[in-house]
This record gives sequence, structure tokens and C-alpha cells, in this order.
Amino acid sequence: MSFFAKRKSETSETLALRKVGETVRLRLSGDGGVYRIPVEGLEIFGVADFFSTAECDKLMAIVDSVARPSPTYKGTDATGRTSYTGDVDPFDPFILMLQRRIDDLMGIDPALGETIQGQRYEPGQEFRAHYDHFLPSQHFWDTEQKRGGQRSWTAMAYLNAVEEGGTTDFPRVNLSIPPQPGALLIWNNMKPDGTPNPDALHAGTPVVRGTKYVLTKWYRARPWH
Ligand SMILES: O=C(O)CCC(=O)C(=O)O
Ligand SMILES: [Fe+2]
Repeated sequence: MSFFAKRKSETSETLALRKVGETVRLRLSGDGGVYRIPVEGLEIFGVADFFSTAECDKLMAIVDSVARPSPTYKGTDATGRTSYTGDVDPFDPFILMLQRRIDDLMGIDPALGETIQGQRYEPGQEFRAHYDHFLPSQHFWDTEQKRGGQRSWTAMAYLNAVEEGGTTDFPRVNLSIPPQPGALLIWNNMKPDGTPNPDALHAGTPVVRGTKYVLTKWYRARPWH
């Protein structure tokens, strides 16, 4: 690939990321049930009770059925994620319904969304500070480029309350969010200009007491496959 071809694809990706940033920002800002968390430098929104208690219970059972030790990309982030993780069945009608609800809330093209992932953290388990978006220096960058490219928004749902620990922390913007059952958290990993936001750094802090269940859904610049 020539230098110019590479530059061109990077530019169109940035444009796509800027657009998807705009679309979702407008949609969420116009929704009275969505709360914009007031921090400088990061677009982050919360929705209380997005999932019902019954839905959370059903989802936790599903996570238990698919969760295995986390397969984070080894070698690049040896200490990243120590939770149990798994892709839920993307053809399960219950999952499809929840997925559609998240896509609708965000006003985002469903094709951009990755399959929902479930995570379960036991005491001592965590997901250390990381970015959901990819960095060109990572060895899987080229592979991910072919699978829809950069990640834009993250939607994450808490399925239960944790007795102690397990907050989601964004250390660069001094934000620490305790798990609240059924709540959905949505943030943009890009800046409004469509380039990666260093302030989107975040961590799932160690669970001290109890078990923590979350669902994560990531969206791409282009259709994911
Ligand atoms: O468990 C958390 O609070 C954070 C999870 C997370 O960052 C992720 O799944 O990408
Ligand atoms: Fe993350």
C-alpha cells in the first residue's frame, strides 16, 4: 500500500469517527432519560434502570454460561484484564432485543456494533487502566483495521451491585463510578474531531467483596465483522 493510500484511509476513518460521534451525541443530548456526566474532556453519559431487575438476572445467568478467563491480547497488556469474559450468543432473541434497545437509544447503525461481551469479576479481579480504542503501535492494529477499524463509542451495563470495590474509574478526568444494577454507561473513546481521546483511559477497579457482572458493547468506525 502506498503512503497516500494509507493516509487516505486514515482520513476517511477519522471522518467516520467524527460523524458517529456527532450522531450519538445529538441523540443522547436530546433524550430526557439520559444524563450527561459533567466532566471536562470526555463525553460520557449515564442511563439509570436501562435494564430491569428481571433482565439483569437473566443476563447474569447468561454471562455465567459463557464466561471464561479473559483472552485479552497477550504480550501487549500482560496484566490487563483478570475477569471472566465471554461473547454472548448474538443470535439469542433476548440478546438481540437488548442490543436493539442500546442501538436505538444511541441512534447508531447496528452494523457498527460488535457482539456484546459479558464480564464477571470475582474478588481481586480487575481490568487495569486501558483504552477501548486501538493504537497503531499495537500488533493487532492491522487485523482490526480489516474488521471495522477503530472503536468509537462504548456502552457498558452494570447488572448488579458490588459490596465493595469494582468501580469504573476514568483517572484522567477524576471520575469514579460505582456499579448500579441496570444502569448503562456510554462514552466516546474519540474526541469530537474523530481522533483518539487520551482522557478515555479507564479501569474496572478490583472487586473487594462480592461479584461484579457487566456487559460491554463496542462500536466501530465501519461495519464490524
Ligand atoms: O468493568 C468495568 O468497570 C470496565 C470494563 C471495561 O472497561 C471494558 O470491558 O472495556
Ligand atoms: Fe474498557
